[in-house]
Amino acid sequence: MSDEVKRGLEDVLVAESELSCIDGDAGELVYRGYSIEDLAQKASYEEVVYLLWHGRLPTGDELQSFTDAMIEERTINTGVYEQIERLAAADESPMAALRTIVSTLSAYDPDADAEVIDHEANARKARRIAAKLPTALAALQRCREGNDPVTPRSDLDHAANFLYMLNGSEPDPVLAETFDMALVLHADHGLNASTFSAKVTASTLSDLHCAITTAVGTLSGSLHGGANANVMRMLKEVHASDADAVTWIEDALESGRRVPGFGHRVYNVKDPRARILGERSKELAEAAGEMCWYNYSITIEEYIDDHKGLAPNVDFYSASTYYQMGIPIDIYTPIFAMARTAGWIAHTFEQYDENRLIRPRARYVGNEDATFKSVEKR
Ligand SMILES: CC(=O)SCCNC(=O)CCNC(=O)[C@H](O)C(C)(C)COP(=O)(O)OP(=O)(O)OC[C@H]1O[C@@H](n2cnc3c(N)ncnc32)[C@H](O)[C@@H]1OP(=O)(O)O
Ligand SMILES: O=C([O-])CC(=O)C(=O)O
Repeated sequence: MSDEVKRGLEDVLVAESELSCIDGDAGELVYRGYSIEDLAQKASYEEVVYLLWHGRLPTGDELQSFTDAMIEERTINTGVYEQIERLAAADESPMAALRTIVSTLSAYDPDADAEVIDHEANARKARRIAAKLPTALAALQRCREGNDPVTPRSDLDHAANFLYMLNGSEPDPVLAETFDMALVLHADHGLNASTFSAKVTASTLSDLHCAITTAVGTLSGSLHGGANANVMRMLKEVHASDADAVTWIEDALESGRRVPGFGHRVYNVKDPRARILGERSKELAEAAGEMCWYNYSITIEEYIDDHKGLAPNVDFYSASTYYQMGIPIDIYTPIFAMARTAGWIAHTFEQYDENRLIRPRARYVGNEDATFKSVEKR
């Protein structure tokens, strides 16, 4: 038994997975062998979800019936709406609300009492969670803004339907396609912290809703998915300050600030997802004739590369992309969760298929010879 403490579990192998492969030195990401560049450009989110859950890309017929089955599950129960209204009224943050919403979905899931490892029931639960989360998130955001929820449409794909439910109007095709691509890019990423937490939860043989609730909580932190909203808040700080972007980032680094959207546990070079989103952010800026958000981002990227040798991760350019699409900053991380649900579910299924309780050890460094005194004598 090794007594070496691996803080942060860096480079520790704890599982085998067929889902996604990251080459951190080359800056490459593949899902089940397909490059992220190909999938981002050519595959819909629904195709990628099918790929992750079923092990291969669907045929046309398979895609149609999978999509139809997901569409059928888009509506959410009145009880879930009432919970959403309560959460919005309590001014709960969207990520905390989403965590509660996943739990609440369990209360209304017809398969809630199925055996934990019942493949058929889990496939149905998976479709329900993935299909209902966008409806719930859009409803939450509309409630937070004092608007009525919008009923999902069955003639729009997953991405376009979310934007429709969020804004109450059919999205521009370029924005719908951009959003679909962003969902594809966020669908899976090896054993990142939230996926690992889902596997830990599943390894105790608790159910799919438990695993996804755990994962939402883990994604919310500022070192993980929470960074995308912080990137946009930072860009807005730069915009509001009197300093130019170089002076601003110089001061921020000097004051010891950790810059959101930079650095990664696995990538030693630019995250390939940041490359793709950066290009899209630029295209949106050019189309709108407003380059400031993209220009701040580029300036900060160059400065941090020169002075810290750190490259942007996925959260850096999703921020300006979403902002230019008019998406409220508070729901950037919930959108990440909505997309990553595909990967969390796929990894939970892999965990169930090869389950062993995940239980590492901590080296005890506390007091070893304490003498107990009764409370009156302390
Ligand atoms: C979807 C995702 O989860 S992607 C990651 C999203 N998170 C962020 O963008 C938050 C900012 N980034 C970070 O905090 C980190 O880079 C992490 C958490 C992503 C990776 O952390 P780790 O692999 O544990 O690296 P660690 O935190 O030890 O950093 C190594 C060194 O780089 C520095 N560093 C890393 N990232 C940053 C950053 N964003 N800004 C400034 N310095 C940084 C650290 O200060 C540290 O320097 P030191 O050794 O002199 O103290
Ligand atoms: O892999 C990680 O550690 C974080 C990340 O980029 C992701 O979850 O997409």
